[in-house]
Amino acid sequence: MTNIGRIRTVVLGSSRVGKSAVTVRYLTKRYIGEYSSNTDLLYRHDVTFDSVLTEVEILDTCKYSTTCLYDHIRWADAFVIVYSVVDLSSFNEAQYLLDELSKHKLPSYFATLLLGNKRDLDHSRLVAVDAGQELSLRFGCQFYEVSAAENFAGVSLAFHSLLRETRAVQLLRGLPIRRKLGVNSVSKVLGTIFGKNSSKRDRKKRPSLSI
Ligand SMILES: Nc1nc2c(ncn2[C@@H]2O[C@H](COP(=O)(O)OP(=O)(O)OP(=O)(O)O)[C@@H](O)[C@H]2O)c(=O)[nH]1
Repeated sequence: MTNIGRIRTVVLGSSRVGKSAVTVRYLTKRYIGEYSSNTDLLYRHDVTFDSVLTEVEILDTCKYSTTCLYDHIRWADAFVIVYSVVDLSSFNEAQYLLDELSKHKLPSYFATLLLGNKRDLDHSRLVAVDAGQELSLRFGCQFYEVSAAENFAGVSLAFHSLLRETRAVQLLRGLPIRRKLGVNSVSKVLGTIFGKNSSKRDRKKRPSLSI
């Protein structure tokens, strides 16, 4: 089995949306109703998916500021933005966070997952599924609605999907960057292929090349 390294993930969102609940659900398969933590918590665990072993670090944040967000952007490979489907202001906060993150996507790229939590409270829902989908389309991120309280499968699927995208990005980064060829470079390449000083007669024999 190949160990390809580490994926660092930051979980962000408004207060009480279930950031700890989804993180712990993913890591332990368990739902723990109440968490009393006033600090950010860093979890480490190894994940094997698609036969690849990866060390995953997940930072469960309890609060954030713009300064912290910049630190997170420097540190992270991936972000999970959580909102609660029964809390409209948390959805607006998610939108704000996605907007802030999008300003920093270049030159660094990080995968992002928008996670609508507490879908078990459908009777009190204030954020439609469509609204979440539209937001994710606008920012080009992944989107899932889950219930940390009700089941493990949805949360697990969402995290794995994010980790897969992150790993794909890391693999692509490892490849040599393809340089874009300008017109001059193209003619140089053609010159190298066909020889600069060949005669007109030779040139007639050359196969045509379309780019
Ligand atoms: N019904 C329901 N309640 C949930 C769900 N996930 C979390 N909760 C509850 O929501 C409350 C907040 O959950 P936390 O996981 O502590 O939320 P948090 O975003 O980490 O909170 P802070 O760190 O204080 O910002 C707790 O009472 C949880 O039991 C869910 O999927 N459904």
